[in-house]
Amino acid sequence: MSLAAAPTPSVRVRAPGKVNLSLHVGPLDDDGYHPLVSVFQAVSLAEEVTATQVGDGAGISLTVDGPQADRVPLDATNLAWRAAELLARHVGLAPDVALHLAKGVPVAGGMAGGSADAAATLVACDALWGTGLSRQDLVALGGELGSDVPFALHGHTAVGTGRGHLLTPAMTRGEFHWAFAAQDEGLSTPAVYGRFDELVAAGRLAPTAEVDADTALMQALRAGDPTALGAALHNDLQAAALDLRPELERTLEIARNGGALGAMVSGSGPTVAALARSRQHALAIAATWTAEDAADSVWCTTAPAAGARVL
Ligand SMILES: C[C@](O)(CO)[C@H](O)COP(=O)(O)OP(=O)(O)OC[C@H]1O[C@@H](n2ccc(N)nc2=O)[C@H](O)[C@@H]1O
Ligand SMILES: Nc1ncnc2c1ncn2[C@@H]1O[C@H](COP(=O)(O)OP(=O)(O)OP(=O)(O)O)[C@@H](O)[C@H]1O
Repeated sequence: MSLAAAPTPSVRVRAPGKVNLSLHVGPLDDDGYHPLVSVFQAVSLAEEVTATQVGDGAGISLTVDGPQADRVPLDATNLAWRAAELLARHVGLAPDVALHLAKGVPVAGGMAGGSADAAATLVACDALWGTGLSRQDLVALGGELGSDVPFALHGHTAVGTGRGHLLTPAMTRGEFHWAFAAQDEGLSTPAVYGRFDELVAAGRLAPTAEVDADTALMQALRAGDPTALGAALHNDLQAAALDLRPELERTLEIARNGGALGAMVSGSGPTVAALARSRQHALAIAATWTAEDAADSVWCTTAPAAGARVL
């Protein structure tokens, strides 16, 4: 009689990328971060992380696939690797796990793909290792890894304050359609915040996170009104991203000429986000970007989407 080998335990988790519907940035704090008031929305472009059990002492290993996998580090600097290490240290376990990332969010595009990997890894390793931590514990660990990680755990739509890591859920109705124009050459988040500081110092920009922001935007979300939402989109980092990449003006212009309800740089860029009337409209905007050679890749998706969850 032959016995079938028991399957190796593994857990697969999906976590979403995001778009900042509004991003108000305050003046640089002594801790090196800017206070934010931001409305985050999770999109259906997502990362999937599979965590597979390995033998004691094997350590962490990492593989990646997806259209931009060659741009992702495979060592201990990867946010997924750091998430597994942090969780293991927190619960007093050895960090033994094989991680596989299937990347569905543009890399270094201001859509928090690395943060989604970190969030998914926390949830996957937590389940694999049976740590018994609460979701709140994972959110706190996520905040140590990066300001965007708590939102990738949370998903849906939420207002972020502090570094962007303190979240309050926002009420929304319906589904929104987005088109994204991504560039092969990413922008570094610290570099964009740095240029924001230079523009503020030169008197060309005013920090706005003190503002009690976004009444019109919150109303548009509650009403499920894409036209009103498009008119209320706002990104304080856009001027800095455009200063570093002036050619993105054209990408924005093409979306506006194509009838986008709103168009802006996504987060720290260089991805440009366009809010569309429908899925067909999003596809048409994306097709125009491609035809006009205004993007290296185009991505269409709906929002909001759920936070990190086991599949
Ligand atoms: C641009 C956004 O994506 C908008 O949601 C985020 O603010 C960036 O979040 P993130 O990539 O998770 O950034 P972190 O890893 O926390 O920080 C990277 C760097 O970005 C800058 N940073 C980030 C968040 C923040 N509130 N103020 C900052 O100035 C700091 O220079 C920091 O060293
Ligand atoms: N798991 C990961 N996936 C992608 N990049 C990663 C990862 N871990 C570390 N990195 C490094 O981080 C950089 C930014 O990656 P990411 O795709 O998260 O950018 P982003 O979407 O602009 O982030 P954010 O919107 O949170 O500022 C990459 O260029 C890469 O060098």
